Amino acid sequence: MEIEEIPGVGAKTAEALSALEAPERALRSGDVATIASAPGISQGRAARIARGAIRLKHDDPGGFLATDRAREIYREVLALLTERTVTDYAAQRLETLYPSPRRSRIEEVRAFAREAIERDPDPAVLEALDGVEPLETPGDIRVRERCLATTDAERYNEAREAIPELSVEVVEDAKGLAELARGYATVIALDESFAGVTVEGDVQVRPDALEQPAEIVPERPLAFFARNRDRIRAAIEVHRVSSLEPDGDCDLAALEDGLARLEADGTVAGDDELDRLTTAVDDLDAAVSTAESVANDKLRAAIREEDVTIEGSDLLSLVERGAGVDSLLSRELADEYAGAVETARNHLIEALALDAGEAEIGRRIFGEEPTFPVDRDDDAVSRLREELTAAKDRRAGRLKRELAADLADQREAAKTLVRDALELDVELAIARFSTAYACTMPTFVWTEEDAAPTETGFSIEGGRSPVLEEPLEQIDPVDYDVEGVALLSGVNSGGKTSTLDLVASVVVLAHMGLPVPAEDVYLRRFDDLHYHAKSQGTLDAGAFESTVREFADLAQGGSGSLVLVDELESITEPGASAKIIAGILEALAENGATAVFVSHLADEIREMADYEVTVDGIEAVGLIEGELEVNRSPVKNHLARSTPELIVEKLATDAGAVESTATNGGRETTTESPPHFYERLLEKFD
Ligand SMILES: Nc1ncnc2c1ncn2[C@@H]1O[C@H](COP(=O)(O)OP(=O)(O)OP(=O)(O)O)[C@@H](O)[C@H]1O
Repeated sequence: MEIEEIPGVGAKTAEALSALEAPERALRSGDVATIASAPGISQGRAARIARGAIRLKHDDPGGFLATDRAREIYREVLALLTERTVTDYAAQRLETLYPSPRRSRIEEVRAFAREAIERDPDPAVLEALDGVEPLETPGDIRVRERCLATTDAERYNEAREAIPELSVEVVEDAKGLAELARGYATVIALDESFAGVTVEGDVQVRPDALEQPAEIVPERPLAFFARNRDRIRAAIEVHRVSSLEPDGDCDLAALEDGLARLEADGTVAGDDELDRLTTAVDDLDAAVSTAESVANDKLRAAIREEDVTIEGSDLLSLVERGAGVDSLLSRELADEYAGAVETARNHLIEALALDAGEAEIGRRIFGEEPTFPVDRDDDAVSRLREELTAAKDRRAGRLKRELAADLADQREAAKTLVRDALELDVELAIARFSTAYACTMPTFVWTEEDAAPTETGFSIEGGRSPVLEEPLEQIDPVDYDVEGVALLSGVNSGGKTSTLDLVASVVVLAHMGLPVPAEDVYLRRFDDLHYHAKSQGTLDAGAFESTVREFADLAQGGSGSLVLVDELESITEPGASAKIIAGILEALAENGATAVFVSHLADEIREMADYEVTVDGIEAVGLIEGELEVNRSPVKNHLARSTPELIVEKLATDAGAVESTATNGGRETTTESPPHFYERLLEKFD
């Protein structure tokens, strides 16, 4: 697929899309989240691009939703699906489902939807899905304590490209390498020629380094897992609590274990030795100061307790030599000093939990030479710090390499795991919609795309309009089928508009490849849906002209159109309306389109039309306490009585009952009695 061939994608967007890791895959699978991660592409635009890619794949001319009301119905049913998703990803992915006139596209989604409606939306799965999000690529990482070194300019460029996380240095010789080793904890020499060279510091000769980036920069795979740790964990949980099977080579337990060893910042967690070394480095200064004061307190206390006796000649000689109190300490209080120093050393070793080798260096911080107060040796502190830091870096490096090796192989598996979990959310939304509206998969009566029009329009049994506000159990199921062109008559508020909405929703969902809110549905494949909502009031001359023009185009249109029109008569005076509607119906019938026109002028239109127009009717079966009781399913070939007619009929019946009582009472009337008046009105309806 050439990206630029996608409808609506220009050179600039194509360039943005090619920055993605796998643009073709994302476009083919309608992965809106990935498409939206391309620079400068919003989510809404990403959904449009994905739909464009699908259209290209199926050679779909687009434009199925030919009118505003048709588009509104699509948005409404789509919202019923998207509101049942847990993740944003699934909501965006559902946006790529649109009604298509192409059989291949409809069947592609139908295959997916058939499996989707079998899914069980267990609350535990929905809860686990809450934490799943598309994986992210971590931002640029820089590792500062390690560098690559080479003598070769070409390798230098290769290295910069292959391992951008490390700085790459050009060196002349082993001396240059040694210099680098002083500035970096680890130097990785890329040239074979350095093999066998002995340089002080951590210098590794790795001519294969560029092929093994995960070993050289374990931070790279670790950053990916650290960034996505919680999402992957949530996806693992989704697999655990749902019927989703992880990919064959994905070891959930190993992946989970690896993630448990990883901190959110990409460092390794749960290693006591690393923790010890990290704490020791961090606490070194504080521990030395405490040890120092512990020793001084002890020494001070010891001195205070002591009676120092010194012979006069000794004192004289000390004073003459200019010796200070330190000499006195070493002479007279050697044991106390040694005790204090020992306390300081032990405190330090214990506080920092130093091992034997480190303790050896640690002891030198407090020397044998008596001083008061006891003083640290700063050089020894630095040496201990270097030792601890080097040990910490070595350990962290090793652990990172080990963990990276464990996790690096699971990267693809983790991606699949997350993708499958997100797709499950899409499927569950469809399953939940299907259950909420008691849906069924519709049956398409396919014809070859260019073959003669089929007789079948649509046939709905037990349909419940999903765009009605009422809760499902309060909606009366509607049966309705139409072949060719029909007029739909009926009482006020009988449900004519709702029937058109039902037909439109069913047809839109069916052409999206999705289940429909009915017990059983047969339909042909339509090329487009023209749904015209009732216009508000009479149109002025200009608006009337443009509406008639719109219908002129439609009347010339193909046999594949489904035309739904609600009370077109309100656009102008009743007499003129009937004539215009009759003309439109004739043209549509000739073209073989499928159409339903809701009208209160069915009788008049029928009279005007040159052919036998089918008139279906939504009937009131009676008036109960002033309320119409309606049979919501249109009766085929039956002009429904209007509401005024029903009311007059009721008045006539009621009055008839009153009159007979009155006559029995023996009273005489001179004026025309109500029953006669109502009957007179009633006769006008015949
Ligand atoms: N199948 C149904 N089940 C239950 N209630 C329904 C059904 N269809 C319609 N209704 C109710 O009847 C009301 C009127 O429906 P609708 O607007 O479709 O009637 P209408 O025949 O188009 O009316 P009008 O003649 O005024 O244009 C709806 O708002 C809804 O409350």
